[in-house]
Amino acid sequence: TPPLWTLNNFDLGSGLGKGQFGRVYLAREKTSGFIVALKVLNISELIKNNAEKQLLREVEIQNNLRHPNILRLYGHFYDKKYVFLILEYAAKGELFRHLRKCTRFTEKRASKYIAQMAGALGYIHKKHVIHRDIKPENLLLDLDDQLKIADFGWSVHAPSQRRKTLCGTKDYLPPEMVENQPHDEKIDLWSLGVLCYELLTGNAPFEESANGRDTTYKRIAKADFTIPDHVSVDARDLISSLLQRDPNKRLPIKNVLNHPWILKHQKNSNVLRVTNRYYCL
Ligand SMILES: CC[C@@H](NC(=O)c1cc2[nH]nc(NC(=O)c3ccc(N4CCN(C)CC4)cc3)c2s1)c1ccccc1
Repeated sequence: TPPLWTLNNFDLGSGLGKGQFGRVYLAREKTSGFIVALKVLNISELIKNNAEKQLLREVEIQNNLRHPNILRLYGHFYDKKYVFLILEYAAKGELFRHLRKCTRFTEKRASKYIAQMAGALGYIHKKHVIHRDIKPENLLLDLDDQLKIADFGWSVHAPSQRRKTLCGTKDYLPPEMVENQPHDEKIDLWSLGVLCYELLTGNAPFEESANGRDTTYKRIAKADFTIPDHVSVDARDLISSLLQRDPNKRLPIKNVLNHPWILKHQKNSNVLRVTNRYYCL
C-alpha cells in the first residue's frame, strides 16, 4: 500500500508556475532527498468550477500511465483547503518557452519531439485514454531534453509569453470538436499535426488572426491552412496527412512513427547518445 503523504514529508522550494485552480512548486521529499514538483490545487476553486470529479478521474488515469514522455504522478494527498499532486519534476520547464525563445525549432529538433509525442500517444491510445489535451502549454522538457506531457486537463492562465488568447486556446481543437460531433482518439492525431506545424513555424496553423475567434473555427472546420515555404517536403507531407478533416483519413500513430520525416532525423541507436544541448542560433 502506498505511503500516506503529508506536507510535512516535503521541503517546499520556489514556485515553478501557476495554472487553473493552483500553483506548482519545486519540492524535496525529506527522507530520500528526491526532487519533485508539488502541484497545489485549491479545493474551493475546484468545487466552484465543479472540477473535483474530473480531477479524481484524471488522477486515477495518471496513476496508471507509465511512459518516458508522460509526466509521472507519484502520489497525492489533501488537507482541508488543498489537493496536493506529487509529480515528476521536469527540470527544463515548458516547451513553449523554448519555442518562443527560438521562434521556431530546427526540423531535427521538431521531429525528435513529434516522435516522442507519437510514442506517448500510441501508448495512451492502447490504454483507451484519449484527449490528453496535447497543446504546447502542457508539454515540459526534462534535463535530457525528453518531452513530458504534463497535463491534468487544466489549462494554464500564466501571464508568460504563452499564446495571445487569454483563456485556453482554440487553436488545437479538431473540426469534429468545433462542430460538436462525437470524437475518438483520432482527435489527438489532429492535435499532433497542429503541434508539428507550430514547432516548425512558431505559429499555430489556424492562429486566431485579428478578425476574431469565429474565423478560427471556420478555418478549422474547413482544415484551411497554408504551410510556409521553409518547411521541408517531408514535414509538409506529415502535417497534411494529420490535418485531415475526416478523422479516418488521418495518418495512424504507427505510420507517424515510421514516416520519412521522423526516420530521417532518428539518430542510429548504436551511436553513443551525447547529451544534446540546444542553443538558439
Ligand atoms: C502545465 C500546467 C501545469 N503544470 C504542471 O503540472 C507542472 C508539472 C511539473 N513538473 N515539473 C515542472 N517544471 C516546471 O514547471 C519548470 C518551470 C521552469 C523551469 N526553469 C528552468 C530553468 N530556466 C532558466 C527557467 C525555467 C524549470 C521547471 C512542472 S509544471 C499546472 C496546471 C495547473 C496548476 C499549476 C500547474
